[in-house]
Amino acid sequence: MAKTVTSHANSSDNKEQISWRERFAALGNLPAFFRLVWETSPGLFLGNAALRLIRAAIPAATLYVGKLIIDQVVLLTKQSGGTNPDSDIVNYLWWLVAAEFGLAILSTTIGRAVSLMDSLLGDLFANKTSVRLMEHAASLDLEQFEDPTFYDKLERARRQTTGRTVLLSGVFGQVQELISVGFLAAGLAVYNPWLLLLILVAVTPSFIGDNYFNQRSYSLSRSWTPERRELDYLRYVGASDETAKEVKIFGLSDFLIDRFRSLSWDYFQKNRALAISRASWGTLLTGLGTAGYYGAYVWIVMRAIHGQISLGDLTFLAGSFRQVRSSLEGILLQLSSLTQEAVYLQDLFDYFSIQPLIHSPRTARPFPSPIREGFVFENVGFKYANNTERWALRNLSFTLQAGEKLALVGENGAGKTTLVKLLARLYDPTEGRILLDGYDLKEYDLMELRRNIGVIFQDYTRFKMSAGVNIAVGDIDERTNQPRIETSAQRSLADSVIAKLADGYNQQLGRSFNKGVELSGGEWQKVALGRAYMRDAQLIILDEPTAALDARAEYEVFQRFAKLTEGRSSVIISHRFSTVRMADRILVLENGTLLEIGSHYELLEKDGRYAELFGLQARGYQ
Ligand SMILES: Nc1ncnc2c1ncn2[C@@H]1O[C@H](COP(=O)(O)OP(=O)(O)OP(=O)(O)O)[C@@H](O)[C@H]1O
Repeated sequence: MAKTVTSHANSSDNKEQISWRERFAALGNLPAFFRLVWETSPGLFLGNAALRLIRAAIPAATLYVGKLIIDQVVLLTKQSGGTNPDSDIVNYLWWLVAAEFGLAILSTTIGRAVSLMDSLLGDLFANKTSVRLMEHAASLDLEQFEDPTFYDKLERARRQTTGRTVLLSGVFGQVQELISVGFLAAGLAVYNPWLLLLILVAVTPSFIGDNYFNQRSYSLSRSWTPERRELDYLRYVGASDETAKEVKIFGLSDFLIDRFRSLSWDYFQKNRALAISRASWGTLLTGLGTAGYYGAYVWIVMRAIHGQISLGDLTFLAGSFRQVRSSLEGILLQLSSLTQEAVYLQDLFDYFSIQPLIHSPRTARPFPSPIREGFVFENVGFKYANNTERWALRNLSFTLQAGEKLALVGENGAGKTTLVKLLARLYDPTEGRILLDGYDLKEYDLMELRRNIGVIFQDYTRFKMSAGVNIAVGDIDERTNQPRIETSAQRSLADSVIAKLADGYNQQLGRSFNKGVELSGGEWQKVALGRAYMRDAQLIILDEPTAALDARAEYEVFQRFAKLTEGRSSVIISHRFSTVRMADRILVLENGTLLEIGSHYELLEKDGRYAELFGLQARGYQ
């Protein structure tokens, strides 16, 4: 359900042909893009623009000084046959040569400065956009992360963070070139305006050709986004510490490599066909342009031969003509890649325009402290957006009383984790509502709600960071509060795990980084459990927190958990009935619906599903 607020964002999804109109419309993204660049560094932005402006005037100035030099030399040779030169003219001549030298130095110096600024600005821009990308990702819903089209967008947006400065230098360069051409064209027009027209005609074919191929290459690259993501994924699965174990045991490397090879070969073939046809057409169309240029050159030379223009004029005209042509070609080419870049830019802005659907109300209700009545599920139903055929939960009505310890029981896929995600507002119910102390959960501030609920999921994240940080993520603002981290570790039994680590709480965990140490499954779980104790949550939820713990550790964890959560609400999901029976009440889920609810003894007495499952497990231990 990753909806976007802008309709164009949806309409451009999965579309392979981008029309001309859309490409020019995409140029409308440039102001927003420049705002981003400006915010990155106003100083570099302005400096870059100013230097490029100066540089724009240099080509015409250089050519004109060149013309003056040649005319002076011709004058000198005519006057005296080169023997007794007029010293004023000679002085003037040397001044001109010095001026041309100065212009050449200025041009290369400014050129270097501009590329330096481009690259600095580029790096800063890439960093800034990456940060914005992460910030935006943090604001989005879990559900949006489960949508493949969202991932395609995210992937395309990620690609925009680097290399977008091509666009920056492109537009700056474009303006610089345009001004250069303006000066040179003015010079040409003084002699013959038709020359300008001839140039335009000569560069048009290659411009049209390039545009056509740019569009095709964007379409190809866009339509291959899911495959490119798959390629990235295969590369990761094929070579990562997390998968290496299974890849080896199951002998998966050939399977993965074959899949990678065939997919990447298909992509290469498609790209190659396009590249070859682009190169062939490009050669032909540029040839036409070159023919036009030499046609005009012949005309200029003829006029010089007939004495209609001076030798200086000849060099100025020929030089200007050559430069205007190549600059115009450059401008038109840039225009085509500029519209191209602007279309890519659309992906970045499309991603930024995705809005979360779960957010806090404008005026939020203060979060109850302490919770007085508890959470009430009123006929709650929930469907995952990517599986709308099936209700993951349906017709769910029950109360989680303040201070109550509730256990959730049910077979795999019964909906236990889903229920917990609804409690933490990672999703909103599809139907029905959840009340907290009489008011809909949606009326409370989202951050406050999450701050008051601590959840440790069964698929908790093993952060490849220090042991201390792995506990502190439970309340990251307290990451420097070492006593709190250590108390949490004691409560979750992680302290004995950490005591064995060479660097203690500073020990890097996971093998991806230097000196990283890997923990066993149960050890990781103890560390992750510590997160639950970091925050002062009013409701603590443990989703199969002890599955990897040995029997003694599990018993101990629950003894402590019961004591530490006294007076607070808790929800425990477990398949172990020795754990479950400690809860005040047990809720049995089946296919997303509530089958039974009651205390251990009530449910045994009822002799329903709970009693059956309990009996099954108890017999297993006899
Ligand atoms: N992100 C998701 N997208 C689509 N369907 C999902 C998603 N997560 C879970 N489901 C489906 O919802 C149903 C309930 O899943 P849930 O994870 O709540 O089960 P559970 O009772 O916690 O199972 P387990 O004991 O295996 O952890 C399952 O059929 C599952 O396939």
